[in-house]
Order: sequence, then C-alpha cells, then structure tokens
Amino acid sequence: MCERAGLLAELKHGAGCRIDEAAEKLHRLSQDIWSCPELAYDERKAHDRLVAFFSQEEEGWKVDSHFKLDTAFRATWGPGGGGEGDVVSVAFLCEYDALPGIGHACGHNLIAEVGAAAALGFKAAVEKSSKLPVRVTVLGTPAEEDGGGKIDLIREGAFDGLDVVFMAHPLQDDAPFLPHVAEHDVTVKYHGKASHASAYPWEGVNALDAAVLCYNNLSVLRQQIKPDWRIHGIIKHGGVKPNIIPAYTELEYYLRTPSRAELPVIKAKAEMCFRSAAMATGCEVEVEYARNAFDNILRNRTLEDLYEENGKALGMEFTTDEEVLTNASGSTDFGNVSFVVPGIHSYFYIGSKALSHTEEYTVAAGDQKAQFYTLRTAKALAMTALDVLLCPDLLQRVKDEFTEAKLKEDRLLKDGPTDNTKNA
Ligand SMILES: NCCCC[C@H](NC(=O)CCN)C(=O)O
Repeated sequence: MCERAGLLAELKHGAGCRIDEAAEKLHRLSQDIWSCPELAYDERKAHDRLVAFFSQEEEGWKVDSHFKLDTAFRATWGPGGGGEGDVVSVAFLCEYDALPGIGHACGHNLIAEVGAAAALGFKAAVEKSSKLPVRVTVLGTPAEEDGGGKIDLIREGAFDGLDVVFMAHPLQDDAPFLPHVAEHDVTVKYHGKASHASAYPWEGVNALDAAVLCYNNLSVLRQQIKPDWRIHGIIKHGGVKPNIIPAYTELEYYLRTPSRAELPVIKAKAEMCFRSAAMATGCEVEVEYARNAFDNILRNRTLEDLYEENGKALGMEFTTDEEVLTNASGSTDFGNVSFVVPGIHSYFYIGSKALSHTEEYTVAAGDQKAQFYTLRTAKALAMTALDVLLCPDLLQRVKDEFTEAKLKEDRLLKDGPTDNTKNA
C-alpha cells in the first residue's frame, strides 16, 4: 500500500479529468494523422501536427522538433518543480507511421493520441502538486513499421536518463502484455545474365530461378524450425519480361524468433537457403541485413500489474484468451527500448474485432468509436505512471525487475541457444 494513497487517488482523478477535458482536440489530432497516412521516416505532416499540438495548443512544454531524426520530436515538462528527492524522469511514446497502400491499418494515429493524452493527464496531475520531483517527456518515435526509429533514437541517446517509459498499441483486445518477438529484415539479391529466353536460353543465368529456389528452400526450412519462429517474405523484383531471362531478382524476408538470442540461429539457417539457391543456378548473391534488428520485449510484470489494476478500475476487461496471450503478435522497436529503460507496451481494444494490417482495421482506427477506448487507455497509462512516481518502492521494484530480466537475456545471448545446423 502506497503511503500517499490519498494524494495518489486525487491525482489519478485529476489526470482522468484533464484527458476528458482535452478529448475533442485529442480526437482532432489523431484524425489529422489518420487522414494523411505517411510512411516510415517520411511522417512530416504528423511530426508538424504533433509539434504544433505541444507548442501551440498546449502550455508549458519545451518542444524540440526534428529531434535527432527528421521526423522525431521531443516535448518536455519539468524538471522537478523544486520538489524533494531525485527527479523521476517519465516518458510517453508516440508512433505515427502508416503502412504502404492501406493507411493506418496498425492504428498508429491512436498511438500518437494515447501517448499525447497520457502525457497531458500525467502533467496536469503532477502540476497540481508542486512538490513532486518529476520530469515528463513525450517522444515522437518515427518508423516503427519499417526501419525502427526507436533504435536510431536509442543510438543517438534520446532515451538516456529516462527512468520509465509508457506506450500503448491498439489491437483487438485489452492486454497489459503480448509476446513480441525479435526480428531482422533481410534483402537477398540475385545477379544472373539476361538472354533471349527462346532463341538462346543456354546463354542466360536465370536470377528468377534462384529467387524461386530460395523461396522454396525457406519454405522447406520452415518445417524444421521451432513452432514460434517465423520466416516470411516477398519477391520484390521477379524479372521484367517473359522472353528476357531475368538478370536480377530481389527478395525481402523477415526472420523472427521469440528471443533476440535466437536470431543468429535462424539467420544461419536462412543463409544456407540463400546461398544454395545461388550455387544451383550459377547466380551471384548479395545478402543485406537491415541496419536495425528488433529485439523482443522484456516484460516488466510490476508495471503490467499496476496497469491492469488501473485499467480494471476504469472498466477494462482484459483478455484471458490463452491463444491471444501466448501467440507471438509481431515485433516492435519498443523491444529495443525495453532493454534500455524499464517500460510497458500495453494493448488496447478500439471497439472492433477487425485484424491489424487490413483495410477494416484502417477504418476502425479512424472511427469515432475508438475514441472512448483510446482515452481510457491513456488514463490507465497516466495512472500507472502516477503509481510509480508516488510510491518510490514501486519504482525500485520496476528497476530491479528490469535489471534481473536483462541479465537473464544477456546470459542467453552470451551462452547462445543450440543451433542444430552445426551438426549438419
Ligand atoms: N523490421 C520490420 C518491422 C515490422 C514491425 C511490424 N510490427 C507490427 O506489426 C506490430 C506493431 N505495429 C511487424 O511485426 O511486422
């Protein structure tokens, strides 16, 4: 039980009121982002809109536009207000990139809104109590769907000095945590030799054959990997005309494992598939891994429990469906953040059972119905941040759990998981 339970309850109430008060402009914010979907690293309008929100529509924030990345931003309030004790540095994260062709099918417009709303609520609550030593940061993190803006920002030091970070992602259910797997993108290029496909095919080296063999090799490999590992991809370039033997082809694959320590194993297996296809066809092969690999999310059960308790108090019904709770739901660059700062990446229902990355989900993410759930989630995040701020032993528990979980993962990385390809 927190010593300052009375004050805590009052501040939580205050945070909720502030979020309700700002409901209309928060809705406008997410609508503006939703109606103009922009791809990773190109979220210029979303960046400008969020910067305007914190510098013009809201008071008291110091805003850094183009913060370390062209489409990232930072808004800060604090630090400390002259309170007693060490300043606690709390951050809320906003994402705002969309998907090619289908707009905001992952609902990142709502992630921007929920992050902004939670920050507004939290700031309003702590502002009332001038003694609280706190610094509030809102970080606008581009390029989650492609590239991994948070990983660039970590490298640039944007997460240095933060004590705890909060974000929430829309989905089909409310959940304090869903497993997110480690992931690395790889591009495979085959270089062959063009020739007339009917007149003198023996003069050609067929790069499409290499791509197809590669695709099939990987499909066969899928049979021999663990059930929760994933390999999936596309052929981006498959040639230009049936009567020209393709001289160039390109595939893009995502390789995923539940832990970042297992990624090297799946990569080694995939590598044999890439290279053997080149050898069989006489093509040259280039294998290029993306600049950033995504880490799995390091859980923080202390934060999850607090979030769940606050969510329940607000009427959330958390999913108990084992399939949802245990199936890997994708990857996120928040995984890398979770290895640097303790944090929570919860999921929230938006009034629709549509599946992410579909046109139906794009519609749901722009629907007025999503607003109630988005703001409720923002309240739960702000309340959880208040728990951590007002009860110092909770913050210590959050930090201890983080250190222990990280140690465990580091040990796994150092010892390395078993790789059965080594016996081949
Ligand atoms: N490097 C590619 C990353 C793809 C990230 C993407 N994330 C999600 O769908 C969940 C959150 N937006 C994925 O897992 O495919």
